Amino acid sequence: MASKADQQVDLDTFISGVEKRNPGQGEFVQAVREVSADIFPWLAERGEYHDAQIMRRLAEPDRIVSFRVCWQDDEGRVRVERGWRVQNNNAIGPYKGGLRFDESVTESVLKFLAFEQTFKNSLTGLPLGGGKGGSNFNPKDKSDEEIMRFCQSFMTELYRHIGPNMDVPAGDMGVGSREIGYLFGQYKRITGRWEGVMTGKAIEYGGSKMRPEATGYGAVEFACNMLHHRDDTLEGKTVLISGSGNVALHAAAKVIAKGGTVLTLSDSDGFIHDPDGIDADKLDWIRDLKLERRGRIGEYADEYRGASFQECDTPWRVDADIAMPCATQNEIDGDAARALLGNGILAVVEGANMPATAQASRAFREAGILYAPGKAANAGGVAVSGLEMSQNAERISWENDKLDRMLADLMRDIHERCVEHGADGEGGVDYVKGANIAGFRKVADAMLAFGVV
Ligand SMILES: NC(=O)C1=CN([C@@H]2O[C@H](COP(=O)(O)OP(=O)(O)OC[C@H]3O[C@@H](n4cnc5c(N)ncnc54)[C@H](O)[C@@H]3O)[C@@H](O)[C@H]2O)C=CC1
Ligand SMILES: O=C(O)CCC(=O)C(=O)O
Repeated sequence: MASKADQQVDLDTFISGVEKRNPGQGEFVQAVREVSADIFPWLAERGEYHDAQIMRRLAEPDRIVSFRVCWQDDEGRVRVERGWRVQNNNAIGPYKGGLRFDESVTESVLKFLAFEQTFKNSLTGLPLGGGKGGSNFNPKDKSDEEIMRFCQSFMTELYRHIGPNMDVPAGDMGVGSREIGYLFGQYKRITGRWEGVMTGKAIEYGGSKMRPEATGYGAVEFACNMLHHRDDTLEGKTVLISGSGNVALHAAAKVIAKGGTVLTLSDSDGFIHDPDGIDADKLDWIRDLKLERRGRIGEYADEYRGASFQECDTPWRVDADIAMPCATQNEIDGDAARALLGNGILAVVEGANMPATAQASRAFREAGILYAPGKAANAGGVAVSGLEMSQNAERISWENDKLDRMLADLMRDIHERCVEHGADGEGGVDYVKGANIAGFRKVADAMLAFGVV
């Protein structure tokens, strides 16, 4: 077995190779480094994975498709964006993962998301490989017609690369049920086939009940599992949530249902803080603001006296028991992590993908708080997408209560897998390490079985 010093040299050499092969792709290198730091020591006693270069292969996407997306705005001007699909690994099932439309999208962002998705999907226990895609198209301030034209143009290229047994995209930031409708409609129009090629569809045309809720609800379930493991509950706890999109709003609803108090929500303009708590009625108002009126979160402070809006700021300095970042990557930096720890935060539960910078993540792990990485905590969304694929394949539709139970079971199983590989033997659990190793093992064993491919 290699010494600790040799393992560190191996890891450093590996990461500098990743950096060289992926210049300027900071998010991707960050994600690979975080996973590898847990996997390399574990590989030390498992030479077969090392000899087969499994980590090196996982950090090299199977393929990346990049394409031009040309569309016309309402003034008739021709606009040109870039689209991508990153197919990271399909060892255990078809590539699976969302599409993101946001001006911040780059190849690096999509590569990190596809890499993370591979481990997340493995953790669910379902037969799902990892992929991600999207575009730097900015959907903010676009009319419905412009969104439709963009989605149709995007799918006119993407359709060649996807299929129900090949690659099954879904939504992510900027891609909700409206966009899935336009994308799926165009796939059907081009191919003439109705098939389960996308998830997150509306119920009327083959979507699964509970899919919109699954990521946010699942993250709160995961939080409850962690607290339960320490003989604690969510009831009476105060919770900071960032974002005000699909994940954030459903996480907030579930926190309220479990007896917690939601103090904050945010968008890219800033955050709102309501010391009285954002209750179910106020949350309905926000849902209408965001999903129907497509307004900005700051308007909440005009509607509800006692609440404040902090422009260009994040919620992490507000005193609370639990933090749930549900907006975007790297939204908690080292300073924000120190502020949370300084206020005695009990748990950080990631609804978003990689919302903590490397410094923040290290600070949470060193402090020994309950810290759930996105690949475990937000896996409920893709898990119910997996169930949507099963329902489509069988031409059936399951009811809410069955799916609710299945989601709770899936989240409990994911929690157990993290504990199995992350328990320190003294009552503590390193959930990041547990999720990385459990996610890696299943994919790695499948890759070993296939030989050198
Ligand atoms: N939708 C899903 O099922 C899943 C989503 N996720 C992750 O959860 C996160 C949120 O995704 P969704 O809720 O689906 O997207 P969404 O588009 O519905 O909402 C995103 C929210 O984040 C806010 N936001 C974006 N950039 C921001 C910034 N720089 N600062 C502050 N707020 C910002 C937006 O204003 C919006 O409220 C993403 O990291 C996504 O990858 C993870 C698993 C599944
Ligand atoms: O449901 C899916 O396939 C996508 C979910 C997703 O993009 C994610 O888990 O980050």
